[in-house]
Amino acid sequence: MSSKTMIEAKNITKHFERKIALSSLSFSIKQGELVALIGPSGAGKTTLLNSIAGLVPLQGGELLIDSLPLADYKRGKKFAKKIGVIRQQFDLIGPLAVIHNVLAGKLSQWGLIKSLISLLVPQEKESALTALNRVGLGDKPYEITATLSGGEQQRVAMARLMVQNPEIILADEPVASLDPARADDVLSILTKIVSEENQTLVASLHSVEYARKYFTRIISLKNGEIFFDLPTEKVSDELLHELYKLKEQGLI
Ligand SMILES: Nc1ncnc2c1ncn2[C@@H]1O[C@H](COP(=O)(O)OP(=O)(O)OP(=O)(O)O)[C@@H](O)[C@H]1O
Repeated sequence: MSSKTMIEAKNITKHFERKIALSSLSFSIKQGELVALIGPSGAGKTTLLNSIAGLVPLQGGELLIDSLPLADYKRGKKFAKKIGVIRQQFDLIGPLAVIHNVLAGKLSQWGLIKSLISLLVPQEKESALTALNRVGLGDKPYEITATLSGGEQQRVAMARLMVQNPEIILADEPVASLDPARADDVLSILTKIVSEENQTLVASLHSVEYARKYFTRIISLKNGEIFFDLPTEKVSDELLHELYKLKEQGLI
């Protein structure tokens, strides 16, 4: 693993009106790390991922992406090469053929004209076909995306991410809507590709089991604070029990 720091959070704080979603969090993540974000519902996982993606403004602290303040990145080409996002809802366009959704990974690099031409005659098809092969969908480039199963659609989203080829991948509950076999499959492909490309992955997960199986480090959040931040092998059942204990959340 390289020693390059890809994400550095220094005392980041986010409030929604009076509700504290992130309370002075600090951590740093190096290139090549596979980080699972876990914690009870409402702990701040999505808010943290959205903050790193530059989608929600912070009230305090600083976020450095590859040593540059997040605010220094303009939306567009340079940012798309740095950070890619994959979501539970896939964000795919259902009526389009699979190949067009995969090539959407290029949109921020292509100008408007090339993007429009590509809808008629797919441009740089090879990169899309290679990506589809890698996720096991090499035989489906021209199928209509909406007709694919949930697991297959999540693979299309992964192929799109491969075509975009960002250095950092943020995944918000990437397998929440899939059955266990499909979820296992998708996480295994995602973490394999990320490792092969020496990318950095931060994924929020509800399943501790998947966090332990596929990730090298686990950061747990509780009430907007870091509850523990440990290499996966150091995460004990006792800590997990404490993390998800309902009493401390005031729920029972
Ligand atoms: N747009 C918003 N407006 C107001 N409050 C919000 C908003 N987004 C999040 N919050 C609050 O911030 C806190 C953190 O929410 P967040 O969605 O980040 O948690 P989470 O850990 O991702 O939860 P889950 O596992 O249920 O998705 C919660 O109390 C939530 O109600």
